[in-house]
Amino acid sequence: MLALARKPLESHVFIELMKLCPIFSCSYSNSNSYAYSHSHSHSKSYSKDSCQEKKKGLYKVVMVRHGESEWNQKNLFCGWFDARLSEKGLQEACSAGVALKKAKMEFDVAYTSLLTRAQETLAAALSASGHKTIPICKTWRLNERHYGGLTGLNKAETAKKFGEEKVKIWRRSFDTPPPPMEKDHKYYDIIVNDSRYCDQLDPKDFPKSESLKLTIERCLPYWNDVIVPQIQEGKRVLVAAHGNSLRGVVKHLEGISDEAIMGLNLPTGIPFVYELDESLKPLGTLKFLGDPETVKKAMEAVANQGKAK
Ligand SMILES: O=C(OP(=O)(O)O)[C@H](O)COP(=O)(O)O
Repeated sequence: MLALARKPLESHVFIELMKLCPIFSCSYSNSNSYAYSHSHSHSKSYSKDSCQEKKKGLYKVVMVRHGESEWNQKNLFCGWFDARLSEKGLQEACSAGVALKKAKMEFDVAYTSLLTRAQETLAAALSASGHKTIPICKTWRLNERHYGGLTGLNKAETAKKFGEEKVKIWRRSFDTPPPPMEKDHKYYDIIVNDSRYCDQLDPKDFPKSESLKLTIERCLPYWNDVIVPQIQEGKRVLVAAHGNSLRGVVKHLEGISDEAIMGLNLPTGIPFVYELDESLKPLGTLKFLGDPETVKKAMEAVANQGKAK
């Protein structure tokens, strides 16, 4: 299950990085670390968590949702479709790297999904932070949730057609999966026949659509069996994955209820940190390495993607 890969950064990413990073200015500051509170509504979900600043965990783990993808930009349900990063997404990934460097974060190993947008984000962030080469483990278990029959549909148009409430249930309910992806779906063949899944995923286990619950059920075994032992060994771990696979990890770590997790919308390209005690329990909620207003706006923008326009 643990697939180690030390592939060089893809050439187009290098070229884009060279073009973008020197001119990219970053508003992130080490002192601007803000905590998400899931006990409040998402519009009031920020408070500077000064208590957390004082506590020190035995371990740290850092996670980041990939930068904006071309399909995020078009507001399409993406899931297992292998959309690339948009130009803005690549900038966000660079910015994530700058934030990691400013926070003096270093890593011994990184984990990512089999999807290009997460891998490109990881590569760009490590490169922009001037990080040395580290082992990168890629797994389908960190993939985004499979969005089933919604894959490729525009979220705002879907909200117009089916109603915002229905779309909110499909996007954010804990255990209601979207309609399945049938064989005649436009993207069925390209996803099911993608060779990257051959040696990791038994065809009988290939999802047709996933709720957050199902996503957690396939993500957590990897978290518990592969990532947790590395953290407990003292390895400094970076995870680059997706909005919903990471929401699953956050839910698990913080013990967030099925209802409260509906209010968590992770922004693209802004790393967040957990300090963990010896039993891997977080000392507090997630802390973003980002300017608080930027983080707040980015989270609200994700929540609003499902509104009819
Ligand atoms: O592919 C997706 O997530 P990703 O951009 O984090 O990979 C989804 O389209 C995110 O959509 P959502 O925020 O409506 O769950």
